[in-house]
Formats: sequence, C-alpha cells, structure tokens
Amino acid sequence: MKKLSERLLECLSINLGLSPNYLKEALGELHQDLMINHYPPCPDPSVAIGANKHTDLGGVTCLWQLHHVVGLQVLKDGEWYPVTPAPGAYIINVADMVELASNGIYKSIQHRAVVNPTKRRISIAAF
Ligand SMILES: O=C(O)CCC(=O)C(=O)O
Ligand SMILES: [Fe+2]
Repeated sequence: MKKLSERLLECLSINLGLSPNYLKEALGELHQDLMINHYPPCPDPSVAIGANKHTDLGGVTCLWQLHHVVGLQVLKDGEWYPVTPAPGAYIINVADMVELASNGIYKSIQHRAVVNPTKRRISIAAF
C-alpha cells in the first residue's frame, strides 16, 4: 500500500510538470496508518451518518470498499455523489497535504459515508 501511495505521489508530481520526487519530498517520510471502518445496518439512514463530512489529512488515501455496499459520497458543487465500489479497485482520495503542496491545484475532496438500511458496510483506508 505504501508503494502504491508513493507511486501515486510520483504521478501527481509529474502531472504538475515537476520532478517525480516533488510531492514525496514535500510531504516527508510516509508513515502510513490503516483504518478499518465498520458501519452496521441502520433501519433509518435519514437519522444517522456513518462518517461525517471531512477531508483526509495526509497525502493520498487509498480506500478499499468491501462487500460492494455503496456508502461513500463526495461533495461537488454543493451536491453529494455516491462513489460506487468497483470490484478489485481502490478509491484514491487526494488529501490535505497534497492540496497544500500543490498550491491548491489538486483539491482535497470533501467526503462522508452514509449507512445502509439492510447491509453492513466495511471500508479499509490507508492514509
Ligand atoms: O468508509 C468510507 O467510505 C469513508 C471512510 C473515510 O472517509 C475515512 O476513513 O477517512
Ligand atoms: Fe476520509
């Protein structure tokens, strides 16, 4: 997972027209944390939230959504959009440090997780 994050930082740097190491050097040594989120089913999702609106603090977040239960949503132009899990794929979030180090060219995406009335949901995030 660390190698994936480092490779993504290289690609994001190259895309800025900078040296592949630019973001890695700007962010310093990568200490990656793993967070496992468990959202039990909630009979009335209109009165509960799984994870409140936030941005992630680090460089890039690699998120794995298990069981293909939809829950992650991103905020764009004032609207929430679901991020449908794709089998075998990670969701990659640009986080705060990359927004700062790219001088705002990359945006740290606002997101949240909603709960499901019948299914539990598990996601694993590497920050
Ligand atoms: O469960 C999700 O899809 C989102 C989790 C999340 O945003 C986080 O762990 O920072
Ligand atoms: Fe997050």
